Amino acid sequence: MSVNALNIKFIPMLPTSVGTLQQPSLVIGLLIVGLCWLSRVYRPVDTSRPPLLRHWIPWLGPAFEVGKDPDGFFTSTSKRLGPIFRVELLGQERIFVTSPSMISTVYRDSQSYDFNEIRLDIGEQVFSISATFGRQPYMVDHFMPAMHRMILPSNLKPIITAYIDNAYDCIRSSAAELHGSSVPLMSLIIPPAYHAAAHAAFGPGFPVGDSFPFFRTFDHSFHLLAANLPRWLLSEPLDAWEKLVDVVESYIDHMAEDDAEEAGALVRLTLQGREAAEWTNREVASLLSSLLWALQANAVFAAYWLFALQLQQSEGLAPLIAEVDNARRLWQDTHPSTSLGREFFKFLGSSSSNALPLVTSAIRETLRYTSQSYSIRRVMKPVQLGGYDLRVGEEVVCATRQAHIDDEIHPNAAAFDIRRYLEAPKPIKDGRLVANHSMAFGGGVSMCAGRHFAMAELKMFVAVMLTYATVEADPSSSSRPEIQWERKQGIMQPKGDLKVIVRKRQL
Ligand code: HEM
Repeated sequence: MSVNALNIKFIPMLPTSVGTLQQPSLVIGLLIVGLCWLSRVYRPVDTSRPPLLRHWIPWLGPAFEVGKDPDGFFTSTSKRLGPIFRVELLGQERIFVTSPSMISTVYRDSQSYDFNEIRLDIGEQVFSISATFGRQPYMVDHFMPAMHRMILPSNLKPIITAYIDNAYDCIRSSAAELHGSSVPLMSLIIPPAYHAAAHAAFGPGFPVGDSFPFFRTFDHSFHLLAANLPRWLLSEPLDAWEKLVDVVESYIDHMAEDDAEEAGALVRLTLQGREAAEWTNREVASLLSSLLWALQANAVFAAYWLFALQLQQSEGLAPLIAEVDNARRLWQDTHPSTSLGREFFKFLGSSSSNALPLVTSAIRETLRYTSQSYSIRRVMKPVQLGGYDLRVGEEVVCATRQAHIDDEIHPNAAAFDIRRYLEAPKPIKDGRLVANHSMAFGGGVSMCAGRHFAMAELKMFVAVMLTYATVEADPSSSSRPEIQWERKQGIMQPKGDLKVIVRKRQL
């Protein structure tokens, strides 16, 4: 067979794309793409800078891995590159910090690592609250400090009392309604938890039921909004957000002067901004909606997981029920003329956290186990971290969960153990005490402002639920919830659910 004959037969058998290689513009195009890829994957190493994660699919690869298995990604990358490294995520380079000691350095140095501009960016990107509004002197000097003060432990009593009143009604009516039935655990926990907190903070007249579906749709896509994806991809959550603000605005529009007195503390505080800084009702409503999100987005799922995870342990809820029952009996012995009701829970809510040590430990364990909190900071001046140079304008992300899943810090970290926090952990790592071993609420200047309320409301929720309902895993259903890791901040949401049999308790 002649060479010519070979050529003739060979060329038509090649894929058409190879045939087109003869077009010079395509060859040049492919060459440029190839060179770009090579230059990204094999960038020269600058040892003064935090090591850069090189992924064979630049831009998208790390984002995909973080979304799929964040624990695996951060553990293996920390092992390979150390506790500080750079990653290019969806076109934006960020510096991740995974060791508690380095995270603590970032938290302590708020001059070099700023949060304020990040807070304004999130306000604009996620909650459609303009940075101009966020920078107003009234907002910075009055509203924010007053809001933080309002939820300090010493000032919590009115909001906790309101929470107990609402949780008491919502949980008892939910237990009565579901008595004897097998239901998804979500339907037992989420609606009463959401109702009780919304009424406590926004007042008894707040249209909780109208707000809930819009909150859920918005919350479901929160991570996509935070990732700053193009707006046209996010029409559903953005539309839900506008509708949530509409609900809150209509509540304020129709609030008479006298009602404002009745409205929850957070509402009264934002209404002061209307008087003092001429905020419009829309601005007040947007601000309140962002607070409604912060109030609900994590706490209701923490309540869910505590029940879901403990029901999957062989001992079930029994030790927690025993503790709450014991506290009730002690209270009844010392208050023989008061019938069991709200007063008991107000007593529990007012005493020190020692009142229900196992329940408190179970809440802390739930937060450790199911949270994934990232604190973001912007570098304000050239600074060194872990021996590497950081540049002005770079973003540092504290990946707090790595401390939660480290066996040296939390022995047998993969196990859910409600007794883990009965004694204050004092873990030692690399010869040093790890004070920030549990960071579900973040830390430093951006640490969750609502953490004291969150701990108190969760304790009350568990105590009321265990007093008035029995909750058992339905043996006829094998479905179990999984942690949905795609949601990247705070308490994770469940994928799937657990079926439970609910009964009103006969006390
Ligand atoms: C289990 C429940 C909760 C968890 C796990 C949680 C977690 C968080 C996290 C991780 C942050 C960001 C921290 C950082 O960037 O370092 C945060 C911020 C915040 N949280 Fe919570 N939170 C919870 C409940 C609440 C509640 C009930 C409220 C309201 C009363 C609340 C109000 C806030 C506010 C206002 C901020 C913003 C703080 C700032 O910008 O300075 N949170 N929370």
